[in-house]
Amino acid sequence: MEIRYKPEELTRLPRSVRYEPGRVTMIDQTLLPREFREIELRTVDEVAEAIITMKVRGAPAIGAAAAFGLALYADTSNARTKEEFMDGFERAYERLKNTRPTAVNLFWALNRVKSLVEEHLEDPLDEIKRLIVAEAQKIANEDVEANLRMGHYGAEVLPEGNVLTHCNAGSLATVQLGTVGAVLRVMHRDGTLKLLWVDETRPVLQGARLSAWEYHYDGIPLKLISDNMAGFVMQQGKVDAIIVGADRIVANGDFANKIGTYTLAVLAKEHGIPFFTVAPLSTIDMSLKSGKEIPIEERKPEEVLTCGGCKIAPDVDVYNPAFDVTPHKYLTGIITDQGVVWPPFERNLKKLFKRE
Ligand SMILES: CSC[C@@H](O)[C@@H](O)C(=O)COP(=O)(O)O
Repeated sequence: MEIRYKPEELTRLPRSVRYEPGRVTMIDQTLLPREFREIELRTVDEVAEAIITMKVRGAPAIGAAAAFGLALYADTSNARTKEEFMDGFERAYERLKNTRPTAVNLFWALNRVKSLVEEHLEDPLDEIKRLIVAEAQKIANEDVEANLRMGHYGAEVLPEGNVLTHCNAGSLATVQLGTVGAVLRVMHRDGTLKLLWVDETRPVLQGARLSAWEYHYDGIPLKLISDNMAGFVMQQGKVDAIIVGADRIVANGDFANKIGTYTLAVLAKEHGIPFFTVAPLSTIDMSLKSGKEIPIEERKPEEVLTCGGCKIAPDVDVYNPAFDVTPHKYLTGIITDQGVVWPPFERNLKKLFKRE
């Protein structure tokens, strides 16, 4: 596969999260589409709160933000001994780890930095601090490179025509470009994306607020629909392929993604529409055998009881799972930064990780 476009040829958006000494800068995604504002965070607690409240969200963006949280700790800690520094590091790691449970990129990024620290415990403290910051920057840079590769791999296998997506797996959900976002952007540049159908994605409206905003911003032709319209649009023959992101793909190919993904996958099968997920290897958790083992985050009732800040229901009991699990039998293929994985997923994912 040949990389034909640079990131700046595919999007006008800046990186959604970045790090300079002593501060994490991120686009506050809770304010979109009303306002585009970048906020600066200066403590680990602020970064953890930003992840919990979804100022930053999307699996790879959460991973990068958490790694930057550790970089922030390294740059701002005034521990006088290595022991004191490591105690604080452990607290920062735990605080960031206990923010959101489903997207495995969070744990992957935190553990990547932690393992590096553990390998260098004999080094001088300043060197350990330097390594933490450098590793966090590397995680973010690699995310953009991975997205660029996925974009080109995906554009090779998606049919020309109309594509439907759910939630936001775009630039905002990653460091830049997106997973799904990169595929759509490359297709758009190639002229093979005719129309993008965007599901609004209740209850938090990542489709309407974020995907519609960022793809429109980059000039991609789209139509927004409410979630309950997707089946009818498919039945009318107006969808040629569906692509969604993933928060965790497990060893047999089952995957967790934004609530509503499973419904789309079943409908896609009924209508013979190819259904892909797009994710970097950092989203694949080979330690879990089946999707049943993935922890699913439940969020507060207010998200369902309100819409755009307005109360839309009486104070009744609510069930609010943030993700669902799609069994691999509904998947056509998994587009990764190392190529497209086809069925049988269990065997081919294993092969992919052996090759790594
Ligand atoms: C490239 S992002 C992939 C997934 O993280 C995305 O599809 C998703 O489900 C995001 O959920 P969110 O709750 O908005 O963090």
